[in-house]
Order: sequence, then C-alpha cells, then structure tokens
Amino acid sequence: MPQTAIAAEQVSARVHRKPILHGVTARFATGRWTSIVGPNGAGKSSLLKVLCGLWPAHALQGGVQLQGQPLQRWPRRERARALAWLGQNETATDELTSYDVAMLGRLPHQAWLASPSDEDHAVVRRCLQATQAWDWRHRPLAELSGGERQRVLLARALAVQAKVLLMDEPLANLDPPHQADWMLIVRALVARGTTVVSVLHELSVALQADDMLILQAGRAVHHGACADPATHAALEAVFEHRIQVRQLDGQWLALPRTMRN
Ligand SMILES: Nc1ncnc2c1ncn2[C@@H]1O[C@H](COP(=O)(O)OP(=O)(O)OP(=O)(O)O)[C@@H](O)[C@H]1O
Repeated sequence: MPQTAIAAEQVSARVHRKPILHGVTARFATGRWTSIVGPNGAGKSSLLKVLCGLWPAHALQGGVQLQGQPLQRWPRRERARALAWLGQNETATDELTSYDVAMLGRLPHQAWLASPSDEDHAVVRRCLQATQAWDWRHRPLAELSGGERQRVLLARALAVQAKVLLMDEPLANLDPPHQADWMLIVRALVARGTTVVSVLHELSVALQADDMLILQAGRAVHHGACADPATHAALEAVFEHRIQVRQLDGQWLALPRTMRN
C-alpha cells in the first residue's frame, strides 16, 4: 500500500449555515498526481482550501492529516515548508515584481527578517525559468497577462519545494504549449516523490494524472486510477454523459458529446 501524504477524513464544511462538503474522505498517495474534477459548484476548490488549512475551523467537521499528523498540530513554519498552494485569482501581490512574488515561496525557508540566501536566489531563478517567466522578472505582476501571471504564481508555489503541492485550476489562462509544460513539470515533481493534487476543468489533462477524485454536490463519488474504466464511467456519469472518454495514441481524452445518442 502506498503511504498517504495528505488526507481529508470525513470532512464536512459550511459557509455561513450552508453545507458545502458532506463527509468527504479522500486520501492522496505519496508521490502521485491526483486530479480533482467535477461539475461547477461541486466543492472542488472548497476541498482544496480545507486540505490547505484555509477553511475556518468553526465551519468545519472532520479533519486533515498531513503526513499522518493532524494539520492543525503542525508548527506553522514546518507546515508552510511541507505544503505549498497555488490558489485562484490571487491579487494580493500585484504591486510586487515577478521575482519578488516568486521569492515569497522561499519565506518558510528564511530566518525572521533575514535576506534571501544564495540558495533562495538560485531556487527562484530555476523556478521562474522552469515556468518560462524569467524574462519578465522585473515587471510587476499587475502588468502581466493572465497566463503570464499564472506562470509566476506557479513559480512561487514551486519555489517552496514542498513535498505536497495543491493547485486550484493551475491551467487557467495557459495556452496549450504552457499547459503541456505544466504537465512536464508535474511529472518531474512526481518522479522526485512530490505529491501533487490539482483541481482541473481540462478533463483531458486531468486524465493524464495517476488518480482522479470525482466530486459531485459536495460528495466524493469516485476515487480511482485514471486508466481504470470504472473512473471513465464515473467521469462520464458525473457530466451527464455529455462527454465520452476515448483513447488516442495511448492517452485518455474526454471529448464533448454534441449529438444526443
Ligand atoms: N463564500 C461563499 N458563500 C456562499 N457560497 C459559497 C461560498 N464559497 C463557495 N460557495 C458555494 O459552495 C459550493 C462549492 O463551491 P466551490 O467553489 O468549492 O465549487 P467548485 O467545484 O470549485 O466550482 P467551480 O467548478 O465552479 O470552480 C458552490 O455551490 C458555491 O456557490
């Protein structure tokens, strides 16, 4: 049995009094890439926020285990080094240069008020180069296009060098070559033992992962290998058979079904 890197155990989450997640249990194996998919409003981003510790405790039941320890028991700094996060629509750092934004990923590694080390600079450089964002390192995030800023934010998440990386719609605004690059980056991370969990709407990319968690109306309805026909059947069902999963050149694809048949 592979070890679990991060797990949601019987998680129920509310916003005000509205239930959003209903008793979700999902265990993410170490050194694997899992995509979370499901219809709009299914609770994908909410589950990712819970996994990351961003959900208010008073509106949460159940818990998250990170490397076998309850998330809330992790010392903050250690947790920030162990768990990296790429969220959606982040604007808090808009006035900073791309370089400084990527350097924020190194904060958990730096002593209080200390300057970045040579290693911090080297890691930031490598990460900005990996996401092809190095060329605009001196430009403020606010001046970049949607895809350009996404690549800087990805570099920031990579710069943490965490063992667990959670990403919410990481492909937002990325053109196809950069989507392919993102997949290569994820595959390289996973090959080094990193656990990657990504919420994705691009189902054909999501199917390239190792495993797939399917959410519907705040519940986990399927969790299985991306190559498993049972996963394909669950995926088609959750999207009301408006997609079909097919194989082309050894890759699984989700094709829209435009004809009623
Ligand atoms: N702050 C909030 N106030 C009220 N309802 C919320 C809030 N945040 C999320 N919700 C509701 O929780 C449900 C799950 O939202 P969530 O963003 O997790 O879904 P999702 O699966 O990521 O959706 P999408 O695919 O559209 O991004 C939705 O019905 C949403 O309207």
